Amino acid sequence: MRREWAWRACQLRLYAGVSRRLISESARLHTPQPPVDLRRTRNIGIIAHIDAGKTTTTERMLYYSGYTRRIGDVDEGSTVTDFLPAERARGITIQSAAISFHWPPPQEPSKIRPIIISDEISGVSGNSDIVPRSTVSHNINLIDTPGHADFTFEVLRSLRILDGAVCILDGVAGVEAQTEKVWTQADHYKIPRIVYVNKLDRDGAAFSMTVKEIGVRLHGWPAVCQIPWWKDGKGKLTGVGDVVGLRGLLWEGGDGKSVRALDLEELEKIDQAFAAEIKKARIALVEVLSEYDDVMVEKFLDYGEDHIAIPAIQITEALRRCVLQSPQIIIPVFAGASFRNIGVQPLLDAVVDLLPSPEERPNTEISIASQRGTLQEFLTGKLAIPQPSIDADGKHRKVPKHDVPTIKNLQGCALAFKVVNDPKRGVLVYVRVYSGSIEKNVGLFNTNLNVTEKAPRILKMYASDAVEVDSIPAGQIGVIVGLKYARTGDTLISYSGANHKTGPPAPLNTLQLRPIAVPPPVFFTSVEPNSLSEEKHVLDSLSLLLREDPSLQVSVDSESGQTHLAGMGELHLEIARDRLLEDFKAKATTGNIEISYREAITTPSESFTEQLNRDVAGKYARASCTASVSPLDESTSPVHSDTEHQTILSIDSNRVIIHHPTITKAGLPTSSEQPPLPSHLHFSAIISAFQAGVSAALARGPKHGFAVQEAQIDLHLDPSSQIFSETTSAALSTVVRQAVHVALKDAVAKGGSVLMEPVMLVTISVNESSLGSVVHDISSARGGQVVSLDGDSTTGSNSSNTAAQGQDDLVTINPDRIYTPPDPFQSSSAGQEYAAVDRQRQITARVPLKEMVGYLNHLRSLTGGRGTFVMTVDGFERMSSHRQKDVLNEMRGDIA
Ligand SMILES: Nc1nc2c(ncn2[C@@H]2O[C@H](COP(=O)(O)OP(=O)(O)OP(=O)(O)O)[C@@H](O)[C@H]2O)c(=O)[nH]1
Repeated sequence: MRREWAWRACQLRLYAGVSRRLISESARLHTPQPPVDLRRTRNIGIIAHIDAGKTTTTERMLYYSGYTRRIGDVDEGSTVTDFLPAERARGITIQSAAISFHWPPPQEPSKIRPIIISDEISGVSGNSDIVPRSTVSHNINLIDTPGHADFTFEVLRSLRILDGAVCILDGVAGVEAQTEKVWTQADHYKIPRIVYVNKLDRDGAAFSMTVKEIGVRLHGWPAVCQIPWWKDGKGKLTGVGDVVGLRGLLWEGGDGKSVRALDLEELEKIDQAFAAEIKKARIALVEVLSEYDDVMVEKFLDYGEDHIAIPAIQITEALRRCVLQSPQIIIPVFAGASFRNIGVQPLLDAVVDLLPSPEERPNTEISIASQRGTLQEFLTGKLAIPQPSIDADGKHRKVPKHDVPTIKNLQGCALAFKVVNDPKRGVLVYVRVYSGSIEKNVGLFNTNLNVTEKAPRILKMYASDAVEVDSIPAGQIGVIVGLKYARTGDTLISYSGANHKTGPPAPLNTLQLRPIAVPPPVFFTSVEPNSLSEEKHVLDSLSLLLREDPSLQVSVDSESGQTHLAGMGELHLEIARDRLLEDFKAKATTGNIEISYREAITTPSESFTEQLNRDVAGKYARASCTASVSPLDESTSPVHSDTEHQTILSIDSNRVIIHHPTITKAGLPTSSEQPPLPSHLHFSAIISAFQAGVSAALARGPKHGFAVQEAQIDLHLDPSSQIFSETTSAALSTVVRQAVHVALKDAVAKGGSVLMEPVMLVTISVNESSLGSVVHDISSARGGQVVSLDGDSTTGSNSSNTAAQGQDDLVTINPDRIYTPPDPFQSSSAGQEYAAVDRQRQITARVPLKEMVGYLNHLRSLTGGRGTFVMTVDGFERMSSHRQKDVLNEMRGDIA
C-alpha cells in the first residue's frame, strides 16, 4: 500500500503547470487505484457569489494536495478548473468541473497537522483512541460550481450530487445575494455546509460584519472556528487563530506551504491580545455548540466547566455532529485569503473533519413507476410499486407488493450530472454512482431516453487530466467516455440479463435519481446556418450543446424554418453562442438576444383527428391521433392525477392528458377483447412520442409564434384505431403534432390569444442610504411590486417562488448574540457596527423581465456602484392589452 502511494506521489509530481497537459494520456492509463473506502471519501462542492474566490481557492487546494506544482492564476487565465476557453477569457467559472485529489496528501503530511495529533494522542485528553479524520488521507471529489445567477440551474444540478459544501464569502462584500440563493438551494438538498471568509487581506475586510451577516442572512448560528490574525491587531493579515486547536497559525509567505503553529503559551509572548481573543472565541464556540449538542454539554461538565480545557477533538466531533444535523443550524466559519496563500490547508482539514462521507448522507431520492421514495427503500423492497394486474396473455395475476427479482437485477445506478465536450477526448459524461458500480464495457440503460448504450471507457478526472479505470463504485464520481446519447441529468442503470432491445424489466426501466425540474427559458436568439452544407454540423453542435446543458432549449419554427436557441439569461445565451461558434466551430449567424414571451389561448377548441399515411424518414408509416385544447387555469381547473387509464404530463406549464381507456400503464390491454400493442412499440415509447409531438406543437403559438403556455391538451390513445403494425414512434409524434396544431389554430380562430411575459423574482442588495431610491425606481419606473424588505413580507404577494415562501420556516438570529472578534477597520463594537446607518438592506420584488434588461448599470448608478441583484423566473403573467400592444409594436419596429 505504502509503495503504491509512493508511486502515486511520484506521478503527482509530474503534473506540473503547463507541462502537466503534455503528458501523454497513455502514460496514465490504468493507474493502480488505492482501494476505495467510502468513509474516506468526500464529494464536496464550492458554492458562492461570483468573484468570491472559488477558483482561486480551488487552485490552492490542488497545489497543496500535490496535484499541481504551480498555482494557477484566474487573472492570467491559467487555472485548472476554468478550462473552457470562454471561462478563461472571462475569468469566470461557467461549467462545473469535477476534480479528484487526496487530502492530506499521503506522501507529504501537512506541516501544521502534527500539532493537532500530538494534542490528541498525548493521552492528556483521555481520548488517545480518537484522532481527527484529517490525519488520514481522504479521497476528495470536488465540484467547482459557477457563481453567476444565469448559471443557477448548473449550480442546482451540481448540488444534488454533493454530500457537503464549502461556501466561500468575500470578506469585504460579506453575504451577497447569490450566496443567499445558493445557500437556500443547498438547504433544500440538506447539504451540510461550512463557510470560508476569503479575501481578508483586502482593505476594508470586515470579518466580524461578515460573521453577523452569516447569522442574520443565512439563518444559522455562526460557530467561529478561526479568527483572522492581523499584524499588530490591524492592517496586514498574517495568519489565523485556530479556535478549535487553541493556537495561532502563521503563514510565512511564499507559496503558503510553510506554516508555523504557535500554542497559546508561545502566542502570549508575541501577541498577548490575540491569544486572549482566541480564548474568548473558544468560550463562545463551546457555548454555541452546547446549545445544539448534548455531548458537548457533557464534555463541558467533565472538564470542570472549563471551556479551554476541552480537547480539540471533542470540539471537532461536536462541530461535525451539528453540521450533520438537519436542518443545519450551526455554521462553522473559517478565515483566510486564498490569493495570499493563507488559510487553505486548515480549510481542507475542515472539509475532511466536518463534512460527511457518502455513507453519512440521507437516502437518495428517486422516482419509479410514478412513485417517489428513496433508492434504499426501493432496494430493500420497502417501496410499494404498483404492478400490472393483468399479464401479457390477458390473465389476471397476483403480484407481490414489491418485485424482489427486479430489484436484484440492478447492478449499478448512476446519475449523469454533467456532459462536457472535450476537444481531445470527445463527449465526457460525469457520473455519480449511487448503488452497485458502473463497469467498463457494460450496457447502460438510460431511463430518461429509453436507450441502451455501452460504457467503453471510464476515467477518473483530475480537471483536464484523466486516469483510466475499470469501474466506478457507489459513492464515487467518475467519467464515462464514448456515450452517444446520455445528457446532463439522465439516470443510467446496468442490470443483469441485459436486453438491448427491450431494456430492463418494469419497473426498473422507470427508475430516476433525484429528478429536478428544468426552469423555463426566458431569452432566445435565432441561429441560422451560413449555408446548406453547414446545416448538419450546426444541428449536431446544437444537440451537443443541449446534451451539455438541459436548461437550453432548441426549437425549429415550422413555418419560417428558423432555429431558436433559448436560455435562462443573456449571459447564459452569450456563452452558449460562443460555445457553438467558437468551440464547436459551427458556421452560423445568430440574431439579437430577445425576451421569450409566451401566448395563451382563451377558448376551448373542437376535437380534431389527424391521420398519417405516407413515408416518414424513407419508411412507410401509418398513425392517427385525436386532440383538443382548452385554456388551463391551475387555480380553477379540476385537479387531475395519473390513473391506470390516464397519463398526465406537464410540459412548460401546460397540462397534457393522455386518455388510454383500453390500455393500462403497464402497456397491457384491459381485457382479452382489446388488441395488444404491437411488439415493436412499447407503452413508454408511445408516451415519449406523444410528448415529443405535443412539445413540437406547443413550441410555436398559432398567433404570434411564441411558445404556448397555460393550455390543457387532451389526447386519446386507442390501439384499435391509432396504432398499426406500420406505426413508428416518428409517425406518432408527427401526427400528434399535427392534431395539436390544428386544435390550437381552431381555439385562436374562435377566441384569439393573449401574450404572457416572464416576471422575475428579484433580490436586490443595497446600502441603507440607497434603499429609498431603489424601491422607488422598482415600483414606479419599472412597474415592479416590492414583496419584502430584509425577508419581511410587506405586501400580500402572489409570488409562486418557493424561496420567498420558505422565509417563514427560517431561524431568526439576533446579531447581538453572535460572537465576533474586533475588525481592524472598526472603531466601535461589531454589534454597533452591524446596526450602523449604512448597513446592507435587501429588497425582494416581482418585476417584468423586460424592465430588468440592462438593470445592473442603472442599479450601480443609483447605489454608487455598490448594489447587486439576482433574479429567478417567478412565472409568466398575462399582459394588459395596452402593454401587449406596446411590446408588439416594439417588435415590429425591431423587424422593420
Ligand atoms: N485580494 C484578494 N483577491 C482575491 C482573493 N481570492 C480571489 N481574489 C481575486 O478575486 C477575483 C475573483 O476570483 P475567482 O477565484 O475567479 O472567483 P470565483 O468565485 O471563482 O469567480 P467565478 O468563477 O466567476 O464565480 C480574482 O481577481 C482573484 O485574483 C483573496 O484572497 N484576496
